[in-house]
Amino acid sequence: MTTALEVKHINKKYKNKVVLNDINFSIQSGEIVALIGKNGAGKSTLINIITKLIQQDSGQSKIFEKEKFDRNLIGVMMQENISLDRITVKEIIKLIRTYYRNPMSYQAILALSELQNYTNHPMDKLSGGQKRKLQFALTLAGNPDLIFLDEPTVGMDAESRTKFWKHIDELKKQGKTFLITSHYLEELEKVANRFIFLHNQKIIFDGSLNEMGKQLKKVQVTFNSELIEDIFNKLPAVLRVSELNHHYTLITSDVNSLITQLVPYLSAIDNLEIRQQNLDTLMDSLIRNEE
Ligand SMILES: Nc1ncnc2c1ncn2[C@@H]1O[C@H](COP(=O)(O)OP(=O)(O)OP(=O)(O)O)[C@@H](O)[C@H]1O
Repeated sequence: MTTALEVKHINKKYKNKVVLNDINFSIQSGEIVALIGKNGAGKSTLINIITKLIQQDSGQSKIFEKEKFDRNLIGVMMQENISLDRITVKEIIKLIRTYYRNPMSYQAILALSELQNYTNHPMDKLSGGQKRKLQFALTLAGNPDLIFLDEPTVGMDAESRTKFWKHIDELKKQGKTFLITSHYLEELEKVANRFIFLHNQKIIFDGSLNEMGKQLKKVQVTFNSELIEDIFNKLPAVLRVSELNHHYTLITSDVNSLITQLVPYLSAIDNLEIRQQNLDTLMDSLIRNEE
């Protein structure tokens, strides 16, 4: 298997503020890796460094083990949409294709970006979701092997998102590699096989969702109840409680004890479920472990 991306000892400061502190990881070809972290964690900065849009202070990254950076191998979908006046979807896709050595076919780009019905639309007249799709189309123009997606589905409706992730899966099956950032964690949970978590300028976790759960050894118990939160906060096996509209989520590392402690309240509890934490609560637990 080829190493699609290798990142070694990357450091970056803006003025005196450290944003990335000794970042190291590699990605094998065919992986879909999610780069996760709170707002301002440094995800876009890291992608911009790897794709040579900005300069790191120290460290290096390599794409497909090549000494020299080759833009033909990568596609980058930035967070911001670009928009030009009076140029149509068809014209911009065809133009951008000409910049690359082995571009993807125009028809394949249209199908993957779901823009078949908008080819004659001026770029600046597209809706927010359509602009995102065009940004994706332009990312694919060079038929890249390693694809960076920064918040790709922002502004897309539910149906468009479903189709978007289906196309990502198809591209993965063709052997493409992805590094994706998104705050839509449920979408990442479905698509990514690995999660790299940036927090306080460092990688605090790198692995699968399962491994994240095992490392934390915590599960969540959810149920509906009219009882007050204080009752559950006082149970010794409870690490954390959250409540929304009488729907409770309790985090515990000792589920057997917690269930025993809930027994006196069972008559006032409905729909009790024990589950692995989702990405959102796992990230929260990881951050708390760091503090
Ligand atoms: N050009 C810049 N000059 C100064 N500070 C910057 C610059 N770009 C980013 N920053 C700061 O660096 C930090 C990391 O920003 P970055 O955009 O990489 O985070 P992010 O993880 O992508 O955030 P988000 O999830 O909100 O997109 C933030 O505190 C941000 O304010």
